Amino acid sequence: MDMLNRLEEIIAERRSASPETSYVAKLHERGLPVMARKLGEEAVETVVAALSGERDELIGEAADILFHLLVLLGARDVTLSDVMSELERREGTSGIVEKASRSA
Ligand SMILES: N=c1c2ncn([C@@H]3O[C@H](COP(=O)(O)OP(=O)(O)OP(=O)(O)O)[C@@H](O)[C@H]3O)c2ncn1[C@@H]1O[C@H](COP(=O)(O)O)[C@@H](O)[C@H]1O
Repeated sequence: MDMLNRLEEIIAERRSASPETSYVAKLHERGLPVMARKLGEEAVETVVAALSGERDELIGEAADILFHLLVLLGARDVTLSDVMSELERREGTSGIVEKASRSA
C-alpha cells in the first residue's frame, strides 16, 4: 500500500512535467481517451498473462495495470483513498447477497 500511495503522489507531481521527459505528462497531453485505452490494453494483457503467461509476466502486467489505473483515476480527480473507502464500505458484506438484493 505504501508503494501505491507513493506512486499516486509521483503521478500527481509528474502531471505538470514536460511530456518530453515524463510518460505521465505525455499521457495527460494525449488526454483521457488515451489513458482509458491504455488501461484497457493493460487489462487485456493481464488476462492473457494470467491464462497463458509465466508468473513474472503476470506480475509485470499487474504492475502496468495498477500504474495506468492510478493515472486514469488521478485525471478524473479520484484518489486511492476514495477507492479504499469504497472497498472498506464493502468489507464484511457478502458479494452474493449484495448481488441478489440488487437484482430483486
Ligand atoms: N510505473 C510506471 C510505469 N509503468 C509502465 N510505464 C510506462 O508505460 C508504458 C507502457 O508500455 P507500452 O508498451 O504499453 O507503451 P508504449 O507503446 O511504449 O507507449 P504508448 O503506447 O503509450 O505510446 C511504457 O512506456 C512504460 O515506461 C510506466 N511509467 C512510469 N511509471 C512510474 O511513474 C513514475 C513517473 O514516470 P515519468 O512520468 O516518466 O517520470 C516513474 O518513476 C514510475 O514510478
